[in-house]
Amino acid sequence: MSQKITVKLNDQVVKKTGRQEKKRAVFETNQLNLWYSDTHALKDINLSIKEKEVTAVIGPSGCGKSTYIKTLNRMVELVPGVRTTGEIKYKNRNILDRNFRVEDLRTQVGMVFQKPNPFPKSIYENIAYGPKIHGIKNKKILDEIVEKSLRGAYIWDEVKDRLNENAYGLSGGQQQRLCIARCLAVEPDVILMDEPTSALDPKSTLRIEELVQELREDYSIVIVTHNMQQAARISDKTAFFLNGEVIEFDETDKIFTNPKDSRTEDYISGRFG
Ligand SMILES: Nc1ncnc2c1ncn2[C@@H]1O[C@H](COP(=O)(O)OP(=O)(O)OP(=O)(O)O)[C@@H](O)[C@H]1O
Repeated sequence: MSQKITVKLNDQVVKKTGRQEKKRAVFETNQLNLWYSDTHALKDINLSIKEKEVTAVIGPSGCGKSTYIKTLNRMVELVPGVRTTGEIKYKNRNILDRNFRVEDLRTQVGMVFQKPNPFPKSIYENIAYGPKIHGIKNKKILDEIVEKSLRGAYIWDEVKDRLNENAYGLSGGQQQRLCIARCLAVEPDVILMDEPTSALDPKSTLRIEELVQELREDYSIVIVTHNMQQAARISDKTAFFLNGEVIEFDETDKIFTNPKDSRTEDYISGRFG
């Protein structure tokens, strides 16, 4: 059955190392359920997100992908009427516990959105903003953070001579890498990406995919994507969601070459979704 499924991998961006060492979980999701008022959007989710891996979340529209990653930094709480049961352990503490300070969580867990959303400020200020909020005032230290973060997001060479220009003057792909740099500036542990390339052209998409490959050396990344080839190219693990449930979660290679569930096979081979 699985021989029919061929997802072409792009050798240029695949840097999967096949490392087999045992990794710790950054997030352990246990029996998570979530309701938006009467809509049961997440059903008995159990997922273990490992450190320094890229975990892709795939599935058809409305299956709960965004909702799931927005629970990982508790952004979903901003929606009135949201209710959850179960737990999400981040480093052995349940982040859904009211005593868990959401500010601490969001320092550790950064997020990049579908549409690049730089602040209407200079390129420099976009990056320095977070560290300043965290109390760093020394100009030399801020300069160093700005350079390191922009280098980390592979945009330094393109912007180093225009740091004081407004970030809105950058292209969409550059803005998205700037937003990733802004995330790196506060030294997170995990980066959540909600369809980060869906608003970008193919060249900018490739740059972001290459960047994700580099970032996985130092960060744990969870990425929602509608792009099956992207999930196959850049992720170590893939979770397939359907109607609020995780149907299958496994090594990406297994999901795309030998899925266990026929619904996964139907989805990745384009029969629905
Ligand atoms: N703010 C909200 N209020 C009420 N219901 C919501 C809200 N956001 C999402 N939902 C519902 O929760 C379910 C899951 O939505 P979610 O946005 O997580 O899906 P998704 O898989 O990310 O979809 P897409 O691929 O279209 O972005 C859907 O039924 C959706 O209508």
